[in-house]
Amino acid sequence: MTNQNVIISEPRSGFDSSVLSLTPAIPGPLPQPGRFIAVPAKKSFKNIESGAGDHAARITALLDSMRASSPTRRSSETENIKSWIAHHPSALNMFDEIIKASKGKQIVVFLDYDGTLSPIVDDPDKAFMTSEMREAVRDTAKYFPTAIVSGRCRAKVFNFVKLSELYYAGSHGMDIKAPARGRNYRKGNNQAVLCQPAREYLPMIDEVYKSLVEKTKSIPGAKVENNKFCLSVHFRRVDEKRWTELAEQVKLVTKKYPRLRLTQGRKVLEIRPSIKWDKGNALEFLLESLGYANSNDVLPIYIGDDRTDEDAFKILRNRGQGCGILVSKSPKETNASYSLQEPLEVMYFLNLLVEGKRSSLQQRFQRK
Ligand SMILES: O=P(O)(O)OC[C@H]1O[C@H](O[C@H]2O[C@H](CO)[C@@H](O)[C@H](O)[C@H]2O)[C@H](O)[C@@H](O)[C@@H]1O
Repeated sequence: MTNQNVIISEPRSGFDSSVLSLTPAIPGPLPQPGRFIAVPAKKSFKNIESGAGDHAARITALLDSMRASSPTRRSSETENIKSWIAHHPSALNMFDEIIKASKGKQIVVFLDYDGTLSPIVDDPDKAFMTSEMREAVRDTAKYFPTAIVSGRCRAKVFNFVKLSELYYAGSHGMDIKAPARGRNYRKGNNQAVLCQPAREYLPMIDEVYKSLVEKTKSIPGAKVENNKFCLSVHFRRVDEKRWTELAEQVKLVTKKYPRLRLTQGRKVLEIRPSIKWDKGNALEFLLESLGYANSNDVLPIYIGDDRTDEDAFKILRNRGQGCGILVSKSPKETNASYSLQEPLEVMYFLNLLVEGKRSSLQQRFQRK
């Protein structure tokens, strides 16, 4: 992992304009700190749990909230989309502004996996990234410290990404590892694990995993994924008529474990230790490890598509620093400042970062 303090300040050259024209130009100023749409408080499962209403109403609210994480677009939404885009402009269109904001700062790149580097697919075991995307991430890590921050367990996400030069924060940031040759690598320790704040939960998580597999096996399409420090119960391939039944089974099992909490993602319910540790903490931990704890010399760029990524967007907003980019084709409540529509656009954005850096280095070299 390289961590050079090279500044991208020169105008871009050698950029492929066809890349930029893929997204319609959206006029509008760079979002300023505090220029966020006021959003109603999110309904987490916890809110739903503690709210008034009977058991059935709570399950319905939970499922509605999960559906909203993976919406289908209706034509009446077009106006909403325009207004949303005006507040969360495309990071491709705003690329020059982002680079301007990085002047004198070290860019650090944080990437979610599912829905960001790989498209959402029905079978979670087949969420492969393209080799072009892998190249883009590899190139990015040559010039900027780069971390993958995923809900998946670290080993699984590594098997998809296959790049040893990156930082990995698996299980929603509860399992962080530096690259083998990173600056945090301790001699003689092949593992180089940096942070596992929920180790004591491992036996409990295993127990709940077995129980969930047993209780959900009669529901066709249901899948329980063991992500080491957390679990995912997948609804995507379950007939919607049976979602309530599945959610009830999950609830039945987890209510015996008050030290665990439920959150929801894209057609998935996630069971996690109730410790205060999420992707936002992982982002802060990694910045600190890189020497940027309370520094103004850094521009973190975080790209993600899921509700769990909001914890990281929120940290950037609170720091008044960095650049949160939500990957979404539909308007969503978000703390991110910018948007990209799909993984392909994420790849274009990473390629632009790399191109910008290369041309800036080239110009420096030519001036010498
Ligand atoms: O933080 P992430 O890297 O985005 O991981 C979040 C969850 O992603 C995966 O599930 C999602 O993607 C699947 C494959 O495209 C899709 O089938 C599923 O419906 C999505 O929810 C992963 O399988 C989960 O374990 C992660 O927690």
